[in-house]
Amino acid sequence: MEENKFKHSIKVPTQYRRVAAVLKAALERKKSLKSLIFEEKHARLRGMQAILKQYIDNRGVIDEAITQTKILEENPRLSSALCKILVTELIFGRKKLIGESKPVLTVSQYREKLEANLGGAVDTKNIKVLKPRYVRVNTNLLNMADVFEMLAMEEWRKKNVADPRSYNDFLEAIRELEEDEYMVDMHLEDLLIFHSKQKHYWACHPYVKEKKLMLQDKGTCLVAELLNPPPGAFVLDMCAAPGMKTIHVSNIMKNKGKIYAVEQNIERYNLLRNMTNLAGCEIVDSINADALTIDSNRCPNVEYILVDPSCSGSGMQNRMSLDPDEKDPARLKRLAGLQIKMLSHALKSFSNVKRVVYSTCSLYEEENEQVIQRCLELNPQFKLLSGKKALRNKWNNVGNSNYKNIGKNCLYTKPDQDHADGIFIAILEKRQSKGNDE
Ligand SMILES: C[S@@+](CC[C@H](N)C(=O)[O-])C[C@H]1O[C@@H](n2cnc3c(N)ncnc32)[C@H](O)[C@@H]1O
Repeated sequence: MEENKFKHSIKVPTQYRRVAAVLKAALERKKSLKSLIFEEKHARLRGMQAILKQYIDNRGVIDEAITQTKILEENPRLSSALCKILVTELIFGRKKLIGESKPVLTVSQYREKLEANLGGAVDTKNIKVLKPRYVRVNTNLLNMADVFEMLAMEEWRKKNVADPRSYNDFLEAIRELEEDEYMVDMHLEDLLIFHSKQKHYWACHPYVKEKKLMLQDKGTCLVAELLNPPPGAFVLDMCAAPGMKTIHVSNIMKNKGKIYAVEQNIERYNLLRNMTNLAGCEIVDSINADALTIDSNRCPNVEYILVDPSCSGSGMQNRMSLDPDEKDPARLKRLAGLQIKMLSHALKSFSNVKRVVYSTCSLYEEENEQVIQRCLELNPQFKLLSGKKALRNKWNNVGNSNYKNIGKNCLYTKPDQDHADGIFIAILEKRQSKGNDE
């Protein structure tokens, strides 16, 4: 009795208690995980986010291991949310628990059973391969030779993936990347790939702060690459802030020509101006306006257009959501309506336009294939180009084949397969006909 009392009096560390409370509230659907974390004033917020993210990424196997080991059944006083957090930290996080409180001791006692249960899962595809750290070189400020020299000085080992190789071989090489190695991407010669454990290192790197290197995921880099405007071209970026793709487009154009970069939101517009200035873009004309009001009077000679509108963000891997597949149909309908308006405006309003690239960071067909289908119905003077062909057929994920002549021509990066955020890309080109010539 005395001993029990003593053990109970040791408090569970605040961090575990707070993070378990957040998870409990989110699971009970009191609020979204994101807003709960936002409200949290606890100093160790970063650690809290890390545990929650690990739980979200491995939720299926963690919940299953807790059920299989009967830890909750055999310890009815242990709260389910706290158990989930402690198991996550013990198996996926720091691999040790702080203190000697009763819940900590209980979960620690089950370590072997949990590991045995999760052991099988570790070797299967149940546990997500962590996304690597993609680092893109801003060639406005730095050339590739200087980057390779800097990396050699920092003692990074370059892993050479001999060409030609299949895309699947390349993905395999990413999975096998060592912590001190890096690779050059097979589709983008200015994109470097590092082990996922190097995220913090690169987030703090002075070259990243100086915008010489951009922390930019693979899928979003493909967008500018597929628009591919030549130096000297006139480009319109309709939804530009914070400016990651604007900067990439200026790199592709070798900082020659013109990019009209439009952003509606004033704070984001200021961010866009700041980012593009720091990134050495000399050809960007930033415009604070609703892109739907922009025409060829304000932006003459536009030949290439990038349409990257606001979307649900369902493809983003760092989203803090317990239910990434949960759809909000009303929100999707509203977003899709705006996306169709935006893309249709791009297709209709600029007489010199040759190519338009539409992209979202969503995996929902409502914002992707369906938007393209509707816009092509409304604008038959445009056709879709095959994104896969543009990548020399070295690609796997395309759109849904139920959308005839549309799905197969669109590209997806899928988080579990391409080791990148989920991105959708469609390339539209104006048909060559006398009636379309200006
Ligand atoms: C997905 S973000 C763009 C990301 C950006 N292309 C990049 O790569 O950094 C969409 C942006 O479009 C802006 N936006 C939404 N509707 C707009 C409109 N009607 N006109 C101009 N900008 C708009 C949003 O404020 C947001 O900053």
